[in-house]
Amino acid sequence: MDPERLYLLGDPRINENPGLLSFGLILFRWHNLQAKQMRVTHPTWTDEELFQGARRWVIASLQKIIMYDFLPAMLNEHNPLPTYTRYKPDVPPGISNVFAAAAFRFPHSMVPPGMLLRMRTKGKCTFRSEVGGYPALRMCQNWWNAQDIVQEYSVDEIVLGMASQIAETEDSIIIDDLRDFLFGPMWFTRLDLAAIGIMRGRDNGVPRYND
Ligand code: HEM
Repeated sequence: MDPERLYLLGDPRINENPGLLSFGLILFRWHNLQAKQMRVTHPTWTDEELFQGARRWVIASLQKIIMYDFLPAMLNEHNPLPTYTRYKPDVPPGISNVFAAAAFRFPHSMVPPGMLLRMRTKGKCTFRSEVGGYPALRMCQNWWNAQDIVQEYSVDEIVLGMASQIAETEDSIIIDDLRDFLFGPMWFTRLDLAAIGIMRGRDNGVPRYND
């Protein structure tokens, strides 16, 4: 694969699928917008100070989305998050090995097999009906093709499409695209994300479900 095709955005995995890349690009643009505004409000700041200042806003924005948008939607009303009271400097911010190695991967079961692409047609609510032979963008056809897809269909269509569809249920079922078809024809072999997850749990000494 020609590395010139790939975006350089914080983490190499950003190029893995068009939804992830689109979201990464939005955060990248949000960072640059913050930096631009801070240059006006803080004319004496160096490039590094502007970078760090904007970076803090991006981190805060992402934390806000996860904590106050994603998590409340995930947890039902019987399990609300405790109300924020104040910053507690004595609470260690680390996470447990079980959380890092296993629990944090739970959204693997929520990944859908395809993404809708919602078009920006004035006054009409339209979706692309033919994307490479499919009514939506099939995940297994597009691993590591993210840059080409984003250029062809635009960040807007991808993000609007993702906002129009629901996630898979959070359960023990993982779509074929993440099992038999990971990561498609260009990969040296096929991976099964569910199997890797179990294996990684063993690597990390995560206790068994019934222990
Ligand atoms: C198309 C969607 C996704 C694909 C193809 C994918 C693929 C992978 C792969 C191949 C790994 C490495 C497994 C290993 O070697 O142990 C991994 C790890 C992981 N994934 Fe995903 N994943 C996807 C979506 C997600 C989502 C939506 C989340 C959470 C919001 C997530 C959270 C994680 C975490 C926390 C790890 C462990 C990372 C680490 O320990 O460094 N993944 N994923």
